[in-house]
Amino acid sequence: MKSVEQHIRDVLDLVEPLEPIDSDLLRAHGGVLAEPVVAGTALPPFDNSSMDGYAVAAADLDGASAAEPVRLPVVADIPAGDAAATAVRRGHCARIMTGAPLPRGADAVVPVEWTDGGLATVAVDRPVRPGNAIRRAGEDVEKGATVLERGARLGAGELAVLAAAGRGTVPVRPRPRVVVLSTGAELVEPGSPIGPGQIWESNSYMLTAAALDEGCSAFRRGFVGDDPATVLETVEDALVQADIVLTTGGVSMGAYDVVKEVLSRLGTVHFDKVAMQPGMPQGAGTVGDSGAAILTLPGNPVSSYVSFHLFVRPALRRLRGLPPDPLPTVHARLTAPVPRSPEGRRSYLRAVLEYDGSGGSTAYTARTAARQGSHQLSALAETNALVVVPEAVTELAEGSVVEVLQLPATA
Ligand SMILES: Nc1nc2c(c(=O)[nH]1)N[C@H]1C(S)=C(S)[C@@H](COP(=O)(O)OP(=O)(O)OC[C@H]3O[C@@H](n4cnc5c(N)ncnc54)[C@H](O)[C@@H]3O)O[C@H]1N2
Ligand code: MOO
Repeated sequence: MKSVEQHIRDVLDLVEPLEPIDSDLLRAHGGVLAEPVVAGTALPPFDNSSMDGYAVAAADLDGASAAEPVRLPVVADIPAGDAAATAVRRGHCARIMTGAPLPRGADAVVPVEWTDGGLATVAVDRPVRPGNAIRRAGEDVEKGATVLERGARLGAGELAVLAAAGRGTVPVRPRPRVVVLSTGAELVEPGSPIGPGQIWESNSYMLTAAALDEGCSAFRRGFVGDDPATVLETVEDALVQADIVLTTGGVSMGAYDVVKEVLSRLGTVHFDKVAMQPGMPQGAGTVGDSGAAILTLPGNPVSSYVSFHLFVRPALRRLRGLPPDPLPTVHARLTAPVPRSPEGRRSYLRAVLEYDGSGGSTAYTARTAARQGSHQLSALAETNALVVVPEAVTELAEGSVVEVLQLPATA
C-alpha cells in the first residue's frame, strides 16, 4: 500500500499556485499577496498632532504654572486636513486638532486639558517638553520600507496597512475554485424523504464547507447516481469552472464504482490504496484541457472528511500560494485506551483535544470519540482533532502520549 506521505506528495505534484490578479482591497480579502508591497510615501506623511490642543514653541511655556499661567495669542486654527502652510512665531500659538499638520515654528502640542481653552488668547498652566504630542513623519513606516511580504494572507490588519499606504489594488492569488461532486445511487437530498435503501447525502455539504473554510470559492455541484455517462458529463461540466474537482464515492472495489470506471479512461487519474484508516481508497490526477486537478475521495463520510484534511487541504494551500503545511500537531495524553488499530495502516481517530494546565508531561489531553467507524459521522460535530496511531501500533494504553492533528476552526 502507498504511504500517506507519498500520496500527499503525489497530490501536491498536481497543483501550482494560481496566477495572481490585481484586485481591489475588499476583493483581495482572504487572498495571498503575490508580490511584496513597498510604501511609496512615509507614514505618517507629515508631522502632525496626536491631541486636540495648541501648537506652541515649548520654550515659550518655561515657568508656566497654575498660579502663573502663560498667555499666548492664538493666531490660527488648524483642523485635520488643513492644507495651508501655517506658521507660528515665537510668543504665539495655533489651535490644532488631532491629525492636523504641525505648523512651522511649533515644536510641541499642549493638550487642551492643560489650558483654559481660549480662542483668541489661551492660558497654559504648565510647561511642555519639546516634541510633546507630535507624531513624526515616517515614525510608523519609512518611505521605501516593505509593509507586507509576498505570501502575506490579507486579513483585516493587512488590508488596513495597504489602505493606509495608499494602495487601491494589489496582486493576489485568487481563491481556488473548488467543485464538489458526490456519487451514489442511494443518495437523497437532505430535506426530502428517504425510501428503502436510501440515505441523505452529506459529503458534498461537508467538503464544500471545508473548502470555504480554507479560503476557496467552493461550489456544491450536488450528487449524481451510478450511471457512467452522467458521471462523465457532470465531471466534464465541473472542470470548466474548477481549479480542482473533488468527488466522493465510487472508488473502492464494488461492482458499481463509477468514478473509478469513468476516470480510469480519462486524464492521468491513478487509484491507490493508501495505508490509512479511514480513507484507504484514493484517486488523484488531472483531467480535461485545463489540466485541472481531480481528487477522488472515498464515499464513507468520515473517510472523506479525514481525506480532505490530509490531502485536499495542502493542495488548496498550494493553489493559494501558501506553504502546503499539514495540520498543526501537538502531543497529548490519551484519556482512555485505544483497544485496537489495524496493523500496517495509520489510524486517524476523531478526538476532543483539550488544554490541560495541571502541569504534566504534555499540555493537552485527547479523548477519542466512542464511535470510530468510517460511516459514524456523528462524532465529527463534537471533535476538534485527529489522534494519529502509527502503522506499526495496534493498541495504546490510557495515558499514552500520542501525536494529535488539530482540525481547523470554522471561519
Ligand atoms: N471489497 C471491498 N470493499 C470495500 C473496500 C475494499 O477495499 N474492498 N474498501 C472500503 C473502504 S475502506 C471504503 S472507504 C469504502 C469506499 O467506497 P467508495 O469510495 O467506493 O464509496 P461508496 O461505495 O460509494 O460509498 C461508501 C459508503 O459511503 C456512503 N456514501 C457515499 N457517498 C456519500 C455521500 N455523498 N454522503 C453520505 N454518505 C455517502 C455510501 O452510502 C456507502 O455506505 O469502500 C469500502 N468497501
Ligand atoms: O478506508 Mo475506509 O476509508 O475505512 O472507510
